[in-house]
Amino acid sequence: MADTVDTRKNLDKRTARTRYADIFKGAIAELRDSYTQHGRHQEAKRSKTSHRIDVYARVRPLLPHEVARGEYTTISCIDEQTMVVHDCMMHADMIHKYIETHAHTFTKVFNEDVPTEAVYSSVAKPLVDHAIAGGESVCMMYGQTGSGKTHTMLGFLKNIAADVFDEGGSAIIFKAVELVGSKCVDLLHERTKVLICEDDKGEIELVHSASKIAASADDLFELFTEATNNRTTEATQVNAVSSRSHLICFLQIESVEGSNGQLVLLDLAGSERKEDQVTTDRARHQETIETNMAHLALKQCLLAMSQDPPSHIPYRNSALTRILKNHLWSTTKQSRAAVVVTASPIPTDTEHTLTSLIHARAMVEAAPAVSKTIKEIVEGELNTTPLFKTWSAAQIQAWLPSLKKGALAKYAINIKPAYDGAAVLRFPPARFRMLCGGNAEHGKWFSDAVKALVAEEKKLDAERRARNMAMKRK
Ligand SMILES: Nc1ncnc2c1ncn2[C@@H]1O[C@H](COP(=O)(O)OP(=O)(O)OP(=O)(O)O)[C@@H](O)[C@H]1O
Repeated sequence: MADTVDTRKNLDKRTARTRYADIFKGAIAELRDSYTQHGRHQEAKRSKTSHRIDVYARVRPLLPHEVARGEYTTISCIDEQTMVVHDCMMHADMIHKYIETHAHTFTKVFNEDVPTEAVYSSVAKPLVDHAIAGGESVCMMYGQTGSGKTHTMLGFLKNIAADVFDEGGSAIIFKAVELVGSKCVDLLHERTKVLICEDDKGEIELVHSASKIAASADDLFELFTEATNNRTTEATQVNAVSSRSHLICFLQIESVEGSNGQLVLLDLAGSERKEDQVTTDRARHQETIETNMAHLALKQCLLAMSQDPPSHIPYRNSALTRILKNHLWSTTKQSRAAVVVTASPIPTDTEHTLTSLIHARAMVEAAPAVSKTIKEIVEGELNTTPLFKTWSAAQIQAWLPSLKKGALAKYAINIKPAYDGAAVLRFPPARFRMLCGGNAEHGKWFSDAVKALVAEEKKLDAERRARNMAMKRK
């Protein structure tokens, strides 16, 4: 029998999150507002960041195709160190909804507005300086497929090149290999098979891999592009061009003073679930298993390294950790490392985002604590009407004719695409007059109407909060 009561339909989590997008978005906006008002998530515990490896988290912006299919942002960075994920859920009755908010602490978090240059300055610049001074540095990108690992790494590379050549580097000796399971190939030399060998002193050598010299930022960028173009990719349901391999780039920095430190950039394969793969053949499943085993081995080694004093590092457990041995656990040079976990903000990816964040923290904390809070959604109490500050220019154009019996309709044409709600709120009276063709009276009507609307929004918000508080007390 057809199900006629739509609200009781059994929906999977992801469909429910999209179907009730407005309700969840409204509730997330309220949660964010309350964090801003209270400074931070009440339950979130600030990590002591005493580990030897820094772990950073970056959330990427929504992509145009995600906006088009009704996705929204379910991640908030509520202070410098805390990233919260809003898991939008339905109760078993398939009517009532709630949000479980998970708070994770990192060395530093970056929201979707933070440009790559700023992320680079916090995360990679200290590693680059360490390598320029002759040390060993490793920067690792970890996260779900399509969450922005390669994007971030590419941005880092552009900045690294500029810094190295500005700060006395005379050349970068560049090498790039790809690792799928235990199979290693050279990405700059026709995918020649590379052997990972260990000498009697325990030093790892990549036999049959060769380097190329970059004498300028452009050279380095070209070499990196060549390497990424030769990388194994495949389409997954979450990323049209998904990296199915680990990409390891070695940048040996030759300084004029003669020191030669090294920076290793590691773009880890996306650790997507089996169901994300378009191809479901056994070879691909085997690759996924091997990818996950390499992630596990890396986690075990980094965790061992983070102990004070460091415990035995089981680097022989995977090809990946063997390759990293000289760099992360160098016996001759000082090592520094950072992990960047990238997160996709969309509700469809919530489960995987939560897994990535916890795994990234588990690289340096034996048992990472996650604080969770639950917000029950009372639909009548939610404000699902967008606030003026979030309006687009088109929404303002559509609103003008409703003011002063249509007297302001003719000025809609003066609202340029950049004049969205946030911009209009900052306009001085003279700007409103200009928008109304120099008519001072109409300019004042327009400005007063904006003020009245915002005042009404604030009043409604205060009333709603008071009602919510009263309900909670009951
Ligand atoms: N911070 C960002 N700002 C703008 N766009 C971004 C950002 N991060 C990622 N993107 C875009 O998101 C898409 C997926 O990013 P990217 O390919 O870097 O993901 P990935 O994690 O490397 O995926 P995979 O593991 O499948 O290779 C790309 O189109 C990229 O340009």
